Amino acid sequence: MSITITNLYKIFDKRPAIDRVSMELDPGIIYGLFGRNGAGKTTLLNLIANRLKADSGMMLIDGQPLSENGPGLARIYLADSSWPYSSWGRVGQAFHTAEALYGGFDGELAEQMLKDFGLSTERRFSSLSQGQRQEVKATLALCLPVDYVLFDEITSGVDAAGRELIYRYILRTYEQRERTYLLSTHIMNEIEPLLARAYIIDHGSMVQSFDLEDLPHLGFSLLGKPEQVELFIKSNGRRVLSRTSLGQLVQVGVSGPMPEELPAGLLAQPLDLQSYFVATTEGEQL
Ligand SMILES: Nc1ncnc2c1ncn2[C@@H]1O[C@H](COP(=O)(O)OP(=O)(O)OP(=O)(O)O)[C@@H](O)[C@H]1O
Repeated sequence: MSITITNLYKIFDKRPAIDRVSMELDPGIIYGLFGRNGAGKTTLLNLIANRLKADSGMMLIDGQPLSENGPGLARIYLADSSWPYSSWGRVGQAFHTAEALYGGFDGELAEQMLKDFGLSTERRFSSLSQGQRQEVKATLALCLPVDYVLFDEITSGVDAAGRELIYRYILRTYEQRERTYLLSTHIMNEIEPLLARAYIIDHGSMVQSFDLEDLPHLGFSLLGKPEQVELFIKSNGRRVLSRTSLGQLVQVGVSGPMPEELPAGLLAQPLDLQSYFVATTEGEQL
């Protein structure tokens, strides 16, 4: 059970929003999808969920073409800024519609989640705040029996306690059934502990994909006097990912694994996902 994407291409106004992207979504993996504003994340998620049509490229689900494949598409659910149900209807009515469309809606879990969010099925969607709407969308998505759950900025506008609940329920539903999650968010540090693998998209191209457990081997942060830092980088053949001046010192994101020993005066620290992302997508050379 996997989704295989090959050379996916989508143009808006003569500019590629998705530029020959290839990626694999394997079963039972929680993926993060990251990129700067306008990088192409929403477009990519909409292509996978068949809400947009690609100009070229191939998407297969279990070896079968994905577009116009009703049973295949019914296994994918994208929760994003849209609400495909009645805005005037009650939350419970949306759940019934989703049950009719996808089957197997976990009503018990939905009740529990709504209770934790301080909401109920009786609330009209239109009466909810922006954050509450996102909480309802996350609830609906996590309670469906689909094999692929795609989240596009689902925690946008949700308060810290609500975001914690969403992360907790992603993990809980994952423990109950190891399906595939593709989570796109700008709040990288919060989502990092959930992820097994990250995809980074930049200007429509998939520029990096790595397992989170490999992050410590990809880069680290080095602090010291500029000449000492430069000497280390040159003599070790490292690449500079980013550079920040801190008065007389410089903090440099450096490629490759963190050395076990460093010359006196240099301080190395691991990069977390967000720091690595910023270093590799905003980097300037020394
Ligand atoms: N309907 C559209 N018409 C024209 N251009 C579009 C359309 N949708 C997206 N784009 C363009 O495609 C590119 C990718 O947009 P997309 O919304 O996928 O980015 P994103 O990574 O989701 O950004 P953000 O993090 O800001 O939500 C951008 O340059 C955007 O301006």
